[in-house]
Amino acid sequence: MSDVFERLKSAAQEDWDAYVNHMFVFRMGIGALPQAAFQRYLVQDYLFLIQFARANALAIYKSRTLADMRRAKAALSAILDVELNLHIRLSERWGLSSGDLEQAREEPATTAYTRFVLDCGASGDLLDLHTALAPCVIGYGEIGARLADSLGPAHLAEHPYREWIEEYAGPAYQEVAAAARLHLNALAERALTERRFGELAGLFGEACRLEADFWQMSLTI
Ligand SMILES: Cc1ncc(C[n+]2csc(CCO)c2C)c(N)n1
Repeated sequence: MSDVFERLKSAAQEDWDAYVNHMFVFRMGIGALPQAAFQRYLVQDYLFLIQFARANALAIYKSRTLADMRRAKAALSAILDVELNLHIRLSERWGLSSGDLEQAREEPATTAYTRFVLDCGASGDLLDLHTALAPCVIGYGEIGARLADSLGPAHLAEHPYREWIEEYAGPAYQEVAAAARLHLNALAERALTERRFGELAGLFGEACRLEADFWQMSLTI
């Protein structure tokens, strides 16, 4: 069976490229992203991740097998116990507590993206939901690995966004992204028909556009 993630990416190639090669990513990579833009991004990303935790809780509810439930539970724990901590750790340096982050107001781009994903899960099945989640989970793996490779260890050591890049380029997160890809393939083997592929590619492309809007929001607020 072909890799459904590669097929989705090819079907939405322009949207994918605009997401992973966004100006925000480029500027972060060369260390030229203003700190204010990164702070705005991180505050909104904290709110984003809270909603993504809910999307994974919804995936538990939508699961028909224990294996699917356990995967969603692991993703939920990764967000609540690991990823949010990166945001808290970085924000504390700027004098923001986790309470301040939670109280921040959601920007429309954050609301648009998270509610889109939640609605894919609410109105569809587990394959719809994981297709909508795939650009986020797998895309950050690709972005992190590419930035780390282009910098190399010497440049990374001094980089202003080192922790962010290392989090997503590191083996633990690369493993999460690879597992998400395998899981999407397994779900597709069970539930994908050729007729349905076009619909899923539409969800995937929309998620990529909402990711690009999220970067753009952080650059332009
Ligand atoms: C806008 C935005 N898109 C993607 C991610 C990456 N991401 C979302 S949930 C999650 C945990 C997966 O287990 C990861 C890595 C992000 N943080 N913010």
